[in-house]
Amino acid sequence: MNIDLPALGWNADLAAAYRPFSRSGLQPARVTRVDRGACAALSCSGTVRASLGATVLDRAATDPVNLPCAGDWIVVRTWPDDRLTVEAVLPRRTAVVRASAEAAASGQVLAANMDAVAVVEAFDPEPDLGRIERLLALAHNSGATPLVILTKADLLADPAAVAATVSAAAPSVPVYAVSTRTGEGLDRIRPLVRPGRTLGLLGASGVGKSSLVNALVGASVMGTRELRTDAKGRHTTTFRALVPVPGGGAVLDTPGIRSVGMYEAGPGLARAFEDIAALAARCRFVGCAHESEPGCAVRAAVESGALARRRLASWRKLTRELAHELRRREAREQRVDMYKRRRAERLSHPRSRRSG
Ligand SMILES: Nc1nc2c(ncn2[C@@H]2O[C@H](COP(=O)(O)OP(=O)(O)OP(=O)(O)O)[C@@H](O)[C@H]2O)c(=O)[nH]1
Ligand SMILES: [Zn+2]
Repeated sequence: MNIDLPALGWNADLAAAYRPFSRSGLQPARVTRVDRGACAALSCSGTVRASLGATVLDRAATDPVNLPCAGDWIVVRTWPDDRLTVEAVLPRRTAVVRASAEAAASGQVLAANMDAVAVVEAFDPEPDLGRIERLLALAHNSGATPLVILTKADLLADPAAVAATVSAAAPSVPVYAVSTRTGEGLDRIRPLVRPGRTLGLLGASGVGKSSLVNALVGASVMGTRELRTDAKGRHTTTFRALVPVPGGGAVLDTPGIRSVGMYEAGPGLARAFEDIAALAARCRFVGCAHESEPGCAVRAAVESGALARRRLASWRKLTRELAHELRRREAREQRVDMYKRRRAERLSHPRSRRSG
């Protein structure tokens, strides 16, 4: 199988970043899936499977964000015994990063190098606006263009009314209504997946992301819930996160995410809550927390009904969560620094050898 790398997103910037690696035995590839410390990737000769090389492991030990993830462009080395290793991860253009579920206060990259990131939520059961806002903040931070896709439109008599409510929680972000059952709305999503372009999907389990991937790819490449769950109810792992689309482009699914904690201090929160940010500019005090300060334009907007109380509560929750995460991260970085300093001291002042 021959893979057209430019159709998958390979471009001049990546070629420039790859130049130092340009020699025999090495080749570029795009990661389709990561599991148990190995990457499945597409190179021009087809699907390859590579374990992580020493340099990549080293960099990941300093910061897990450096681990390869789906959507990454990597440098793959073929060894004389035909083993393959990942030698480097090329710089990411965009990335969705969440706070890792572990206690280590580190980040985890869910997907990389997307052009657009869709926050996917189903019309039925009722869309969770807080979840949409949280995921939109991450999508804004990723550097890719955010959008919202509402799935299972076939289950509602009046999806437009619900879509309007969602739009209010997603200022300046386009909201699309689709159904993979009827095909409704899919034609408006398709242009986002074209040669060289990658559409990322971000959403809770069961909202219909796999069904959407299959609809966009035009084949059942992705086991949907029914297909992926075996007789004992376990999720089977015949799964690729990055799926190339015939005709060019790719869709990148992020399966089975349970919690998505805020991690980056980027512009995401302010963009996802640009209505609150605009009101805040009119508060009497700079740095107003919109709690009990006099002359607070945000609280005034809530009182007048111009701003949903729920939305202010959601902003507060995410703001506190991010502040907490940043404090945790700072503490972790201090620990790492102290460890490095002590190690350097030990190396430069080795204990004097005991005599006798
Ligand atoms: N009625 C209706 N059901 C849908 C639609 N799309 C998906 N579903 C159903 O919703 C369920 C979940 O779909 P999946 O595509 O597996 O959801 P997912 O988001 O990939 O879930 P995870 O892989 O667990 O993250 C399945 O039972 C689908 O058949 C739709 O457009 N209409
Ligand atoms: Zn205020």
